[in-house]
Amino acid sequence: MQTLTLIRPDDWHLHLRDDAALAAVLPDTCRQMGRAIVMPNLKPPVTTVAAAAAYRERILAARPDGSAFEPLMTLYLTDNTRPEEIRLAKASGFVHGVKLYPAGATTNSDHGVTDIFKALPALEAMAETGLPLLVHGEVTDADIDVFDREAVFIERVMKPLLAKLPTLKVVFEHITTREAAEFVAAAPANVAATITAHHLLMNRNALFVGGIRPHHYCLPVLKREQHRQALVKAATSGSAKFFLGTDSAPHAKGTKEAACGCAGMYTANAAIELYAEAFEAAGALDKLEAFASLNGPAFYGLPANGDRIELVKESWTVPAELAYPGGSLVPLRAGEGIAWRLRG
Ligand SMILES: NC(=O)N[C@@H](CC(=O)O)C(=O)O
Ligand SMILES: [Zn+2]
Ligand SMILES: [Zn+2]
Repeated sequence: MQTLTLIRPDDWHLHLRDDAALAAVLPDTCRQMGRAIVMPNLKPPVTTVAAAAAYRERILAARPDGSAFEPLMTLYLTDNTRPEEIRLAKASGFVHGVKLYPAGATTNSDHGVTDIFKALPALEAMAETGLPLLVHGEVTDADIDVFDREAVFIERVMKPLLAKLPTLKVVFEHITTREAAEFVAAAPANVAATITAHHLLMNRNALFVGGIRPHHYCLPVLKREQHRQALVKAATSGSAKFFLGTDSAPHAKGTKEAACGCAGMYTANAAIELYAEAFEAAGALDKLEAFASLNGPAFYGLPANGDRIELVKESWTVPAELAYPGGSLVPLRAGEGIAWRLRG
C-alpha cells in the first residue's frame, strides 16, 4: 500500500468557534495538526490581548486528553485598535497575527475595518514589531461583482497598504484567484498566502451541480477553473510563500441549508487528506510537506513540528454528518470517498 510520511502539518487559518462548537470541532484539528492560527471572528470578536488569552485557555481546556496541539492566537483589527495593544500582543508570545476583515466582507465581520488607513497607527506598530497582518482580501463595494472582489482588493487596498508600509508582514488569506497567486509570487518575502484544500479541488461549477449546493458556499466564493489551476500551480510550485490554511469554518447544517445560508466549509476532519488528493492530482506529492509543514512555520518564525504523520492510500467514506450544537455539521465530501487516510 502506498504511504506518505510528513512532518506534522499546521493549519495557518482555522475557525474553532467557542463553547460547545469548539468542543465539537477541536478534536478533528488536534488529530491532524501541531498548531493552528485561530481566527478571532467570534461574537463579540477577539479584539484585545486579554480576550485572546481567555480564548486560548478555553481552547487548551477543550483539547482531548494527551493532545499537544498548540493554538496560535490572533487579534481582530478594528478602526480603533491602538498601537499599545499591538505591542502588548507581540510581547504576549501567544498572539501571532492580527486579522483584517473589511467591514461586512464575511461571517462576523461587522466590527471590521471600514478604511484600512483608519487602522494606520496599529499597522505601523505591526510593521515595527514584525507582527503579521492576516488579510481577508475582498472589497465589499456593492458595485463590484462578487467574483471580482479579491482582484479589486489587490488594487484598492493591498498595493496602497504595502506602498505605505513596505516591510509589513502580510498573509493574504485563503486566496482564490490567479491575480492573488501572481501578486503574492511577485511580492517581496514579507508577503505570503494561505490556500485552502477546497479552492485547490473545486471550481465554481461545484456550487451548482444539479441544483444549488450550500455546502460548497464559502467566502471568498469558489472561482473559475483557470483560477483553481493557478492556485494549484502556486501551491505546488515549491515557493515558500504559499502554505496550508484550511479556513475550515463550521456552521450548523440548518444555517447553511437555508434561504440565506452561511458562508464556510468544514474540512478539518479530513484536511490533510484533501490536500494530499489535490497535490497527487497535480503530480506533486513531493511538494506537499513543504506546503503543509515547513513554509508556514518559516514565515511565522517558528520551528517545524518535531513529530510526523503518516497517510495511506486507502479510500474511506466521509461521514454524512458530524455532531455539532444546534443540529449537525455537514463536512466537505459528506457521504463520499477520499483517496487518502490519515493513520492513527
Ligand atoms: N470562509 C468563510 O466562508 N467563512 C468564515 C469567515 C472567513 O474566513 O471569511 C467563517 O467564519 O465562517
Ligand atoms: Zn476570510
Ligand atoms: Zn476564514
